Formats: sequence, structure tokens, C-alpha cells
Amino acid sequence: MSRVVVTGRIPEAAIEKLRAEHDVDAWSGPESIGREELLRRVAGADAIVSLLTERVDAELLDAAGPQLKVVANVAVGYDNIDVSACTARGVVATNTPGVLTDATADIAFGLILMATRRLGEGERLIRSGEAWKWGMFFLLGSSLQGKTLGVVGMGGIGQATARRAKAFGMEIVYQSRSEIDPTITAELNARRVDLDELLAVSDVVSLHCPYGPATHHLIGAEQLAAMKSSAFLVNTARGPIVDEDALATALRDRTIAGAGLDVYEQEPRVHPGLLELDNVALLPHLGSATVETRTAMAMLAADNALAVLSGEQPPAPIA
Ligand SMILES: NC(=O)C1=CN([C@@H]2O[C@H](COP(=O)(O)OP(=O)(O)OC[C@H]3O[C@@H](n4cnc5c(N)ncnc54)[C@H](O)[C@@H]3O)[C@@H](O)[C@H]2O)C=CC1
Ligand SMILES: O=CC(=O)O
Repeated sequence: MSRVVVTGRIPEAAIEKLRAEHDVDAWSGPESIGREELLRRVAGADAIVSLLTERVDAELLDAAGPQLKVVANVAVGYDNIDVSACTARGVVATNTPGVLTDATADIAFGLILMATRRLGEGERLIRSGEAWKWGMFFLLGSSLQGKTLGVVGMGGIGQATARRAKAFGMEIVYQSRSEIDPTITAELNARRVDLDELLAVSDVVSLHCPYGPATHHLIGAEQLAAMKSSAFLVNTARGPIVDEDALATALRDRTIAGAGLDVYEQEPRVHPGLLELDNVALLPHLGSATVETRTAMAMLAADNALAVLSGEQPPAPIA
């Protein structure tokens, strides 16, 4: 029997699956586990099932000890994990791709609608108790039909967001580091462009690339200035891909028309400049937050951990 440490609350079905074979120590406190407690608990662990709020770095891996075999992140994004530090210690790192693709694309498209149709503003107005009535020019937004969606990072979630946009009558352009299956781009009638062209031609720019040194502040003042003044920026990827200071300024000065955000540079802190603005829709990192999706993510993370502990190839290794 191996020792499995789970760093936060995850669906019970996944805990039961792990418990059927191993000794499981699952953090179940109402708050996230503190760093000191985490460092203490991982000592002697053979597997760590981690949440994206936990930093898995050399310090944590060393605190676990040389018997550690696997870090199974319950997320597709793994910018919280130092993968080279894992590799250097012979620890397999895994993630949960695929199972959260549709849920996250739904939130990306929800933010596109919130931003372009001013849904948050309308909701806030009703709840404020202020008088309102239908008017020809009341809370006018922007239509999506015939407009262009620019997808930055045409992986699983980028493609699923593009599919939704196509159903809304949008044209698709995309920028991606890797080659995309031509049958998918043909189905979406999607045209590959570089970032400069994408920013210049898109009415909505939606970010779906991973976060890392190559994408830190990929969108800053210069890129925002290169967008149409009528365009919207949507970020469901990771906060630090966007320079939030620059975004707050661009939204305030109407360099761009609006934005929709699910992720933030210093989560859970939201840039105070954004909180003051009406032309940005703000969600609290809800991308994969459905019962079905979170269960599927936790089960995949459990399968990843169990496979490595049995000496098998995990279903979703990071590299
Ligand atoms: N808001 C939320 O709750 C969620 C956020 N995410 C974020 O979405 C990201 C994408 O997830 P998936 O689509 O499943 O991953 P994926 O690996 O299928 O797609 C990522 C795509 O980005 C491309 N890419 C990598 N570097 C790039 C760069 N510098 N510029 C442009 N494209 C680049 C890759 O080639 C790949 O096509 C995750 O890394 C995660 O950070 C994922 C799930 C939920
Ligand atoms: O942000 C969520 C993820 O799975 O990545």
C-alpha cells in the first residue's frame, strides 16, 4: 500500500477509488491547506494529488522525499508545477486534459456574450433598484454574427470555443504554436495567422494558450493598442498572460471596447482598476466548475496516480 496525499477537497468518488488501493491522506479543511501544513503532510508520500492552487516546486518535492513517484494535478493547466524539478527527481507529473474542454469553452463563450452584450451591466442595473425602461438606445451591445473571433492557442479549449463561435455565425482566425489537424481547421473554416494579424483583424480575441515564460504578458499595452477600438478581449487561460495594469488602462481609455475575464494575475486578488469599470465582465475562475466536469477531472487524476503507483503508463502524462 502506498501513501497518497490529496492537497485539497476533491469529489468523493475519486477519494474512494484511491482508498480502495492505498492509504489516502486528504486535506478536508474548509480553507485551502497552508504551505507549512502541506510541507509537513507530504513527508513520505508516494503520490501527491494536487490542486492548481498549490505550488509544486523543488521545496515540496524534497519535503515529500525520494520515494515520491507521481504528482497528479487536478487541472489541465500545470503552471503551478515545476515539471523540470519533477523530472530531475524521477517524479512523473500528470494533468487532466480533455474532460474539461467543453465546460471551459462554455465559460469562454459565456464571457464573450457577457462582454459584447453587456449582460453584467444589465444585471447590475436591475439589482441596483434604479429605474429603467426599454429604449431604442438602451444598453446597446455589439452583434457577433459576421464578426471575427481570434483564438490564441488553438488546442482543445481554443477549438471548442471556435466551434461555438462558428455556430454563432463568426469567422475564425487563430494563432498557435503547434500544427492543428487540417480536418478541424477546414471544419471551422479557420485561417492561421500570426499574432499581429490576429490582433488587427479580430472583433473578439480569446486566449487559450498555456501560461509560462513564453506567454507571460503576451498581451500588454502594445498588443491592446494593436486591437480594434471596437474589439473585446476574453481570458479564460491564465491571468498573467495579460498585463492587467495595461488592460485596466486600455479599458478605461476605451483603447478596446471591453473584456471578459475568468482568471487574474494574482488570484484571488482582482486588479482594483478592473473592479471600477463597467466594460469588463469578471468571473471567479469558473472554467471547469460543473459537478460533472470536476468529477471527471478528479477521476482522471486518480487514474493517473494509480497507474504510476502500479508501474504503468498514466493516461495523461504531462511530458
Ligand atoms: N479558466 C479555467 O478554469 C480553465 C483554464 N484552462 C487554461 O486553458 C489552457 C488551455 O487548455 P487546453 O486547451 O486544454 O490545452 P491544450 O494543450 O489542448 O491547448 C493549448 C494550445 O496552446 C498552444 N500554445 C502553446 N504555447 C503557445 C503560444 N506561446 N502562443 C500560442 N499558442 C500556444 C499549444 O500549441 C496548444 O495548441 C490551460 O493551459 C489552462 O491554463 C484550462 C481549463 C480550465
Ligand atoms: O484552470 C483550470 C485548469 O484545469 O487548468
